[in-house]
Amino acid sequence: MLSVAEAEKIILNLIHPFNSEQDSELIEISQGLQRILATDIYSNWDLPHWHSAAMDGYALHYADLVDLELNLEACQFAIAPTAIAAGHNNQLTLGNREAMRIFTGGMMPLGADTVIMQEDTEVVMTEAGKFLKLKAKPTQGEYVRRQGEYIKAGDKLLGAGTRLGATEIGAIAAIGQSQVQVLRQPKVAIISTGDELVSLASFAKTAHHHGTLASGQIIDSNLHALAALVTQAGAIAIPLGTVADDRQAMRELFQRAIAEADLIISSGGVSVGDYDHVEQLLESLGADIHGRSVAIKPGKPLTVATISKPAHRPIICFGLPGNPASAMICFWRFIRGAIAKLNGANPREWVPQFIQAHTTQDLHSQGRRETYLWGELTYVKGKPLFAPKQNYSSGNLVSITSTKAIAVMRVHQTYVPQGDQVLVMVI
Ligand SMILES: Nc1nc2c(c(=O)[nH]1)N[C@H]1C(S)=C(S)[C@@H](COP(=O)(O)OP(=O)(O)OC[C@H]3O[C@@H](n4cnc5c(N)ncnc54)[C@H](O)[C@@H]3O)O[C@H]1N2
Ligand code: MOO
Ligand SMILES: [Mg+2]
Repeated sequence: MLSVAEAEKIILNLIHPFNSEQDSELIEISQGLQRILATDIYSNWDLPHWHSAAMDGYALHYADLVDLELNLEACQFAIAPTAIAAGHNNQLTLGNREAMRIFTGGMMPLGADTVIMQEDTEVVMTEAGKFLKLKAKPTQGEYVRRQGEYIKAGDKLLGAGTRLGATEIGAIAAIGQSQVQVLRQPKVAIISTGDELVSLASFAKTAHHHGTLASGQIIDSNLHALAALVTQAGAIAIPLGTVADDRQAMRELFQRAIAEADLIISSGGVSVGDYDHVEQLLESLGADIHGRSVAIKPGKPLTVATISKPAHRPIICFGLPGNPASAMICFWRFIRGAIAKLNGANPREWVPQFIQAHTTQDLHSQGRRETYLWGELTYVKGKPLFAPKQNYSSGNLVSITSTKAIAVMRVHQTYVPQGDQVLVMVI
């Protein structure tokens, strides 16, 4: 049996990430959310494009103040006749001892280097005309966003491997790019195995007869949960459906998966029962088996295999246990990172995110396998608190709903008292 750390290492070593030559596509940035950049992106121009005001106020030349020895009483600036609003009156020039009305985002006039916000000024009327008095001393360069302060033309804006979120998409738009070269999304086939399973689609068709299942049957829920997890991981889910514990039928569905997908996730049929055929089936399809079980609870019978395919990187197969919580824990612990690596994401996405949190209740484990206990994460005065759920049965697909965090108890760690810190995997 592999340790969790060994399994993670083996899995990540099996993954050969997509590359920009073979596996990328050009898309509109409006379609770019969660996609991964195939190439570095360089800025087409300086940002800000030009010196601009960061406040509504007056643009002035700091040296004029210095000439007056920064004596605010003595400082009276003539007010230039033109005001500068964002997008208007660009490239004006400031006269000597002049202040020019300017609004946030307006282009600084030539000769000005400082903006004083209007709250710190007073317009005084004298016989000689209107003047501006300063009520506070500005510092040189204050409230000016300098040209190129954010990025200079030709500098790298974002690196290959970056996953695009709202902020990245905004920055790409700001440099005038409407399209981006991203890596394609991995195609992930999902198969559910089990004689007891009824697909939700076929149940929905017949439900009007009785509205119940036949004795011994359950709905294939893993197909739907796994498809959602795959989609959430940024991949394309191909839910191939439900198949009985029948070698020939399973073989046909796995062959379809091999033809269509980069990665295959099956659930069920990986333990030691008479109807657990997945491992044997994979072997009969020429797969190399890299792991048959992992010291993780729940999730122990996780099977990891690869199948080679001509002119294609090997297909990675995960045979997940059928128990719904086991399947989900295995997904979060191993598969999400594997998909991220395959997709070309940054290495920090290849492994789950862990934090330390104080547990609100005692935690127990048998200590034989690394044990994953699901719960909720809250913050009290900035301190993370882990609140465990009550029932950790690996079949309990109800108690695992709304899970955002999973406490991890190491092998041999059998007890964490309430209030102590525990490692928590954040999902
Ligand atoms: N003698 C032993 N028995 C078992 C062992 C063991 O070490 N020795 N391991 C147990 C552990 S741990 C797990 S986990 C399960 C894994 O079983 P399988 O992967 O073979 O899965 P199945 O037997 O097909 O199903 C288990 C359970 O999950 C339900 N299931 C299956 N598929 C779905 C689905 N798509 N949607 C919802 N529920 C599903 C199925 O009905 C079973 O109740 O083996 C233990 N046994
Ligand atoms: O590994 Mo099983 O998932 O303990 O129930
Ligand atoms: Mg079984």
